[in-house]
Amino acid sequence: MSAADDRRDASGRQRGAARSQGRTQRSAAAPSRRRRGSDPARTAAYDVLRSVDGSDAYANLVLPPLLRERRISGRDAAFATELAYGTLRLRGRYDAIIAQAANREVGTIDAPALDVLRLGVHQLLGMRVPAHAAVSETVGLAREQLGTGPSQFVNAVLRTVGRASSEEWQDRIAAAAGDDELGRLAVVQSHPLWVVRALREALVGNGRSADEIEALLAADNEAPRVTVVARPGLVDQEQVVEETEGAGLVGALARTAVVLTGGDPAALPSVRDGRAGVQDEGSQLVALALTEAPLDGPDERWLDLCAGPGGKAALLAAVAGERGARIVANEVQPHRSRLVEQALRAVPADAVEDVRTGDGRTLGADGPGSYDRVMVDAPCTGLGALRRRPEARWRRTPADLAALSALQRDLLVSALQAVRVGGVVAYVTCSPHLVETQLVVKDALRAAARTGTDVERLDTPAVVRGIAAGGVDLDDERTDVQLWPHVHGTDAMHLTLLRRTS
Ligand SMILES: C[S@@+](CC[C@H](N)C(=O)[O-])C[C@H]1O[C@@H](n2cnc3c(N)ncnc32)[C@H](O)[C@@H]1O
Repeated sequence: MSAADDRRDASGRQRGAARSQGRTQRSAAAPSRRRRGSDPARTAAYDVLRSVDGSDAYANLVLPPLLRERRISGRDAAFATELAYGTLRLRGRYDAIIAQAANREVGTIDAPALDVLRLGVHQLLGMRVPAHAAVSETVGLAREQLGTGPSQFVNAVLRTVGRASSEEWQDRIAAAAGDDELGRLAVVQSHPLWVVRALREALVGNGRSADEIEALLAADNEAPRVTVVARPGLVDQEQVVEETEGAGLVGALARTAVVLTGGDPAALPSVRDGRAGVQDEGSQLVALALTEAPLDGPDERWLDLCAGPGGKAALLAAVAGERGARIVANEVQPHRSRLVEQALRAVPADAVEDVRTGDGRTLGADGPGSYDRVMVDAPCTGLGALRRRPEARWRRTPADLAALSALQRDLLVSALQAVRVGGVVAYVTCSPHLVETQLVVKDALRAAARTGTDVERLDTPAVVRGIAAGGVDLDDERTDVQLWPHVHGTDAMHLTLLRRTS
């Protein structure tokens, strides 16, 4: 890709070499394409939306290979990414706007046309693409993908949307949503109502004000910054900053974190060879907290019970290597165990005892009292990482909670059996939902006590405060820690540190 190819003007429209060299998805089957191919970045975003809606695909798994296959890179790739992910995050808001502008329920609009409309609305209201370019390029995409009739409909709706600002549309859809404050927030901030309610309860249940809900929902709608972990003993934080050539800053919380202001993390030498990796700063902080939690007795054998794909296991193993400890990484899904092996490739071999595939729920009973430190990074709804998984909020349902919380409790009980008396367990979720966090911990402690395993809650805020580079806003009245995107700039990670006493 030459610099000449990497051109996208302020309108978000591709210009220069890529367009003139004809790399614009032409096809003999579509005469309109021969006349004027639509922009590959917009076509890529459209294809991602169709895969997500039509085939239940995950956008962050579909988009990167699609960009590589079509040789879309640089600013075009960034444009396609923001267009696809931003549209998916704000789908709820945009559907309410489209319904008003088209004067019909979105359920009556064909799914492919609705996806094109959503992309057009995001360009008009959520990106800095001038209205004429947003409309004409999106209508071109509609003509190419759907034909002339649907493209005229898209044109009419987008012209109506373009007549008002984002703020004006938000006022209109808020007014149409009725008097219920949470209902209004759900539509305007583009979250399902049950998620809004659960997040508000989680704020209050963690000693924060219910009034923060709007800021939290708004933070979920922002593209997260890419954060890299410099794995201790393998590469220094400063070295990673240097590799970024001015596009990296040390993180505000974790001594391992480098926050990228631009560029492709995969291009950094330390990320390529596994001495560093892409990891949210909150994930880094909770893994480091387990390594620093006070423990009685030896500190030699660690376990990561739910390790796939291996982000936390690699950080834990790097610290274990520095201390002469060893880690066992367990994961139930074989393909995710292979990802753990890959994540651990740069860690010295003597810091990794085993990467095993198995059900973590039986591991404690099979080898009781065997570990000094245990990480339970439990499978969860992911409601704390909605900004990172653009379509997740539309996929999850309250019904997911019952199955997940039972699994989470069983995994934590198993971890409490696997750890030796005096050893510590970290219970972690990337969800702040009270059912998956505080209630699971309570249930698991009760269940463990029934089998004679007693546990004390450690002062988790004190441990996190001890390792956070700068000040960190935590509730000292609680023994657990809940991070928040709108407060800490991290995913909403939950951490409870426990020490086994008998
Ligand atoms: C939140 S993810 C862990 C993320 C990982 N710690 C990291 O930082 O990369 C939860 C993992 O638990 C795994 N899992 C689900 N059920 C499990 C079980 N019964 N035993 C062990 N692992 C399980 C899932 O396959 C998933 O890989």
